[in-house]
Amino acid sequence: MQRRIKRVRELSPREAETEVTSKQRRLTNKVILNASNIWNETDDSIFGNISLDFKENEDYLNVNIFRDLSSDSTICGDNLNHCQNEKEDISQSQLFEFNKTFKLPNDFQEEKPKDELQGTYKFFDDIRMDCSETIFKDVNISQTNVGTLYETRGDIQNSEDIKNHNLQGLSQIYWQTQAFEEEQCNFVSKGPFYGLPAKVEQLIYSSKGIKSLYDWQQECLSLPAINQRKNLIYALPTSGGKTLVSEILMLREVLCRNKNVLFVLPYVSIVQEKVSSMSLFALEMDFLIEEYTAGKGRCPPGKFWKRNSIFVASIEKAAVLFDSLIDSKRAGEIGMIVVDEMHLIGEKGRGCTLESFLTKAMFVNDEIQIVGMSATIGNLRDLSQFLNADVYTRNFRPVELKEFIKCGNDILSIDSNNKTSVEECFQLHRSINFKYNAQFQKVDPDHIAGLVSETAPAEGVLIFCSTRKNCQNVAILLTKLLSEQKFKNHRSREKKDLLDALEKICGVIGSILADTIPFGIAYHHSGLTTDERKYIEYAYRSGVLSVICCTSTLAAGVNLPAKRVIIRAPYVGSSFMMLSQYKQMVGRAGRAGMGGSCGESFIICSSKDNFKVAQMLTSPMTKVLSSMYEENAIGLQNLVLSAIGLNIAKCRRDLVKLAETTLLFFQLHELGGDSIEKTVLTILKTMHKHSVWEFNSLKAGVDLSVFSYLDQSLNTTNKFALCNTTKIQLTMIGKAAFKAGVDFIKAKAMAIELRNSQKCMVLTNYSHLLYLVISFNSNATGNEMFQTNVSILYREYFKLDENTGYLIKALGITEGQIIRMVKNMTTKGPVELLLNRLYKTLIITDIINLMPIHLVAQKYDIDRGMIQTLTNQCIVSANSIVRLCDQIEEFWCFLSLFERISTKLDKCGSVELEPLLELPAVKMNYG
Ligand SMILES: Nc1ncnc2c1ncn2[C@@H]1O[C@H](COP(=O)(O)OP(=O)(O)OP(=O)(O)O)[C@@H](O)[C@H]1O
Repeated sequence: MQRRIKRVRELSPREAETEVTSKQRRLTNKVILNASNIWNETDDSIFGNISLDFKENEDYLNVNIFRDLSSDSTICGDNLNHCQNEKEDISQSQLFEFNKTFKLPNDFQEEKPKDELQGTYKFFDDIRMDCSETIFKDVNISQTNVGTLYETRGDIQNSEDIKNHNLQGLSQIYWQTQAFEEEQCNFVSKGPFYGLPAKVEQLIYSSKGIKSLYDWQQECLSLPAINQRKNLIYALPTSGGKTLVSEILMLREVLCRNKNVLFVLPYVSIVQEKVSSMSLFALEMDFLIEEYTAGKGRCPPGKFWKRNSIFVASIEKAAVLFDSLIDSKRAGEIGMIVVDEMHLIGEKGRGCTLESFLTKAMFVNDEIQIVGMSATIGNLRDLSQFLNADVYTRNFRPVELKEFIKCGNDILSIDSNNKTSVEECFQLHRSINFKYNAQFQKVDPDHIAGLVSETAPAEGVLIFCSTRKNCQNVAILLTKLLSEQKFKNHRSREKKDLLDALEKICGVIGSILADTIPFGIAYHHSGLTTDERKYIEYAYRSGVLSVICCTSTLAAGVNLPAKRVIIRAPYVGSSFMMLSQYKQMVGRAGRAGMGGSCGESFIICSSKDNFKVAQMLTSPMTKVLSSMYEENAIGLQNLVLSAIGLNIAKCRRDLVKLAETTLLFFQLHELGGDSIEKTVLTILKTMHKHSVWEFNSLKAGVDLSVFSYLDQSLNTTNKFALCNTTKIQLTMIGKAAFKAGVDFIKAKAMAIELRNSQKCMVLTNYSHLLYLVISFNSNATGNEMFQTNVSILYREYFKLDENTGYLIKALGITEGQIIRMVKNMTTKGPVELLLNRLYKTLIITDIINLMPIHLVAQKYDIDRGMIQTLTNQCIVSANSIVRLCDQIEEFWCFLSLFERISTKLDKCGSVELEPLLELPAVKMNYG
């Protein structure tokens, strides 16, 4: 039976005091006992270890105990910290017990002979704890497995580079006022397959077409972190089979522990793919699988007493869902959070969302097990510290991948493993001779068609291009160069069916796809609608299409395997490619289940980029850095806002402690930041200046240092002190920002916009309301997403109906300004923002008025996919405005208006479908 220490309750003040007395005594003992191993005298082996970091003056006590991994009689394992630096902390304590096998001595006194401390065990001073070898041995991970590494959080904490950090940072605040006791943490076993019924094993094997788990998958499922329900990050190259391990863990959580699981994935397309692939398990094993993406998924979720759920969510929706659970005091319903593509935590924007969501999850419920997966992280240890997680890495790929770089006519093989010089990494493999005539050579100097025809149409080829336009151009180019007979004849009937299906479902086929599909070639990027992309993916998977020209998004966003991957140029957009992006792309080649032949990748590189590509390929893996500190720490600011709003932080000290659990905390120094205390204080000052929070008691004293900026506006008697424990709460605008899920600057700007429009609201059609919805997402000039086509806006302006004319008047746009715009062929000028927003308003008005997407796309000369994205963004914005208005009394009249807009857009303006969408089973999905 596995045991662990479990937090059971908050200590009563009295208990805390008693406990503190003994702890204070210990703390004043002035004993410095750095680390010890527990020595078993009987067979002379180390079977676990305890580290006591206990330093004079620093008042720091850190206890690490590792489970005895080699015997059945386990020592409870966990990591307890107590950090005492402020006077106020003395009133807080923790009560923890250890199991019978091993008891922590009550008194650590220097005078006592060390071997008297424990009956059968000795403590050896001055042996710096280094348990990696022991752990290796005990979990039976063969040292000869090249590339395997398992590090517990304890190892990482004690490793050299961590020692240089401020150790106090490692203390976990949620342990400090809690009592702990041992728990039988593991689940009720329901069968032989990692505790799951044999039926699950059969379903996995039959649905995935596999015969057994890989060695590493078995090893990973038996790690101490899994057995003890500790957090775990596991990293393997792409295509290593990571998803299956997480699926087994999720099924176990739902079926054996009767808890819900939150499965976080980076793209809506992947969420939908996962929901559909796991539905079979949900049906057979009687649990629920629910999609949480932009418009889908109820927050908080409905309660199903008999069945548990796996919530499969995009990053943004997972954050909203978890906030709603905290808000309704139901965070305990989640037993496990699984995060795929963990490295995205370093991405701008949604990286912050992921980081604050995980921070809050750890903060409010330390019982939740967090499992992170990734292929590409250069600094896993930072993430391990952040998540308090063990780390498992393994250099495993079921199918060999041969990587090449193409420079001119030469193809060099790449082998960057353990190579020190560029010469060693690149070896000439072959020179190509595709028999191009002069014309071919001119239009295709990089020999893309030659590389494609070596593989396709028999096997799949993915061509990664740096821009969307380039995807289309390459697809067209290939139709001009590839052999018509060979490519057109391959599965020609199915290709015709595909064209018919695209026309029926999407209303129209784009002229490029109409030309390329007969060759088995398609392009794939966000300019296509979701339906178009789905059809193309399906046709490629089933071999009807053999070439897809795509942007880098496809590498992470869609699970499409290929025999050969061609990287058209080492750029993503206009930026030079990073190693992690390169690995994601080439990782699509040679996936398991593709007949076992190896995969190949070619990166095409011009002579000007040769050196940079070589540097990129031999550089260390890209580091993941917190983006919470960017743009004046807006990410951390939003975390502070939501923590006060959710009532999980009531005072400045709580906020500092919360901030100390972020990834940012461990990287603040590297990111050039101030101390976390100062950063939080600066944020609080700014927020107070904007009236985002207030004291929830007027008894607060005076502290000139904290709010000295008030000097001019208020006399000193009106100043408040923000002591560590002064209670604070959100003001009305603070609550509005928090509920709307935006930063307070945006919430304030929106409130001004709504206030102004309230005076002259045009309600004769939807256009004014839609204009406000567009404003919600607008940047300073209103040209986010796409540029306004000046000629089209000019044309449409003179066709506007009377009702929309009222909006133009209300906005104050004059005919003279429109004429000036078309004369200068730009919207730039004093009314730039209004014109750009107006353009989008006209587009979305057509959508709400039921004009088919492809006609709107034609009318405004914009990709269909863009219009779909704009519509989805408007649904999210309309919902946010509803929540914002709900908090501000003066906006009462807007509530039902924006609710209506959101519903109409959500149903794509299709009023006839409304009664159908009200059916309970259908409604459930719309939340
Ligand atoms: N034990 C196994 N035996 C055979 N095939 C397997 C096994 N486990 C997983 N696979 C298959 O390997 C392929 C890749 O697996 P998966 O998508 O889980 O990899 P991954 O490590 O998550 O890759 P990525 O990082 O690219 O998402 C899938 O088709 C999956 O069904």
